[in-house]
Amino acid sequence: RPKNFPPGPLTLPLLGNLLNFSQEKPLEDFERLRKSYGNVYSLFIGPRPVVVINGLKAMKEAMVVKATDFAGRPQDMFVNDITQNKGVILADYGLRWKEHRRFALITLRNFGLGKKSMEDRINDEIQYTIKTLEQSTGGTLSPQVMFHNAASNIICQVLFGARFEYNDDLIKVIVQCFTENAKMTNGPWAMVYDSLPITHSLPLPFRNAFKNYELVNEHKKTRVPGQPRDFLDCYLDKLEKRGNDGSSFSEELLTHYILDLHFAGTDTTSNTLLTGFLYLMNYPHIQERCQQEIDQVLQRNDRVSFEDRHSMPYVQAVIHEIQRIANTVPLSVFHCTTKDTELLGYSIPKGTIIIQNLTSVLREEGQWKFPHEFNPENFLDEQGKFVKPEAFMPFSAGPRMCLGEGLARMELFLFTVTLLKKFKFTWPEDTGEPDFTPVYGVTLTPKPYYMKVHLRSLA
Ligand code: HEM
Repeated sequence: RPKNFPPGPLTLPLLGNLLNFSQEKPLEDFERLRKSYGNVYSLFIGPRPVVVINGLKAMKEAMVVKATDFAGRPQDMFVNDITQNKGVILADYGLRWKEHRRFALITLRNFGLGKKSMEDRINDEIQYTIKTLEQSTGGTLSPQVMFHNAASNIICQVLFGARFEYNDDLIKVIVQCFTENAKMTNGPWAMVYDSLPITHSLPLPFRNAFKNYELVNEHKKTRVPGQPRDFLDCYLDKLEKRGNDGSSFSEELLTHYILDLHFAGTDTTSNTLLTGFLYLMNYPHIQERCQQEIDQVLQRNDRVSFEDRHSMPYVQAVIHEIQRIANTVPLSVFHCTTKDTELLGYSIPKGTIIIQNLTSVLREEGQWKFPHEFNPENFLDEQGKFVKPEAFMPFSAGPRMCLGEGLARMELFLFTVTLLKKFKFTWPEDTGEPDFTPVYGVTLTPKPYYMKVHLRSLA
């Protein structure tokens, strides 16, 4: 370890700390190491030094106060290889990342991120979800494909103006590919890949992640320059206008950029919704209290608006508590230091991989009234008003924080409220006890489950 580097467990030559982590429950290993070495500790992925940041104080200091020092992304790792070093999520801190992030924020806003038109798109998609649920009323349904495809459709509409039926074979394969990659990319197989370059060409499970998809060419055939229908058209217009201004936009990056946004906008929102409905079914008193508030505010109106959240403090608290407990992106996306820096008295050289343990903040004792239980009181004050503690960081913080936060929050609210207004969901007793332990990956996924669907007017 370099001088004054954060402490950490003993490392092995070549393997680094690979053997400190279990396949199924690495988050428990991260927590165990935090208890032994404190909120800022170090590890090695093969020969590469890593600093793990835990708890609100250290997280804020790194991501907000020293924002640019910690805003890089590691390069030459498994995840970079599968995305061929293109795209925006894994772009290192620099011109390409800045330009593409700015472009995404502006374009998503123009296409309605935070505005009515985006709300309409989400509400339109919800109608398909309702149809699927109606077909199952009185019976049971496995909601995995439905929620994954609904989230995928919303971002697909924005990106390339298309939606797919929930049983469409192409989208099933793509979403399945996302789910598998999300399990692989920060799991132990990725660590094997990053620690032992000799394994790269071996037929190990990580080979499955090197698949891709192509939607751009088809789209190009039908576009009218200057009349963008969607995100993809906006990018193609930008390319035509760009000239020789030295900007980083290129057609080569486009497929990966779209893929990045499609992936980031699908697996996250859908797994949060899946976790939400798993808990709502198993905490019926919380589900009922939400329904009371929804009925009171909406009365006979079936169309929910994002503005309604201001009149629904309890529902807001429940959705935030779902996000806290779902802990959908538990280790964020790995960062990297952009220069030699310091954190809480430790020295961290440029190029050190940074793992933000968001789990440690979302469950931190002292920051939450009930850190270890599902309890909406975590977001309510004594008067029953909605409050958002600083430690609520499921989207991370600082310059790299999630750029889809606005879209995600709107989706979570509109889906939860619309579905709870129309249906009551119960846990099918004949499927045994619920298992709340998620499956680990870049995104945490609830184990597949069934829900019993009742029309509320008949419930
Ligand atoms: C509940 C839903 C979501 C959660 C919990 C979530 C969480 C996160 C987290 C933790 C990061 C890493 C931030 C960091 O490295 O500091 C991230 C990055 C990102 N997210 Fe999300 N996200 C969600 C939905 C979305 C959606 C709907 C989009 C689609 C537009 C999206 C697009 C992105 C992108 C592009 C990045 C990379 C940002 C960058 O590197 O500058 N996310 N997200």
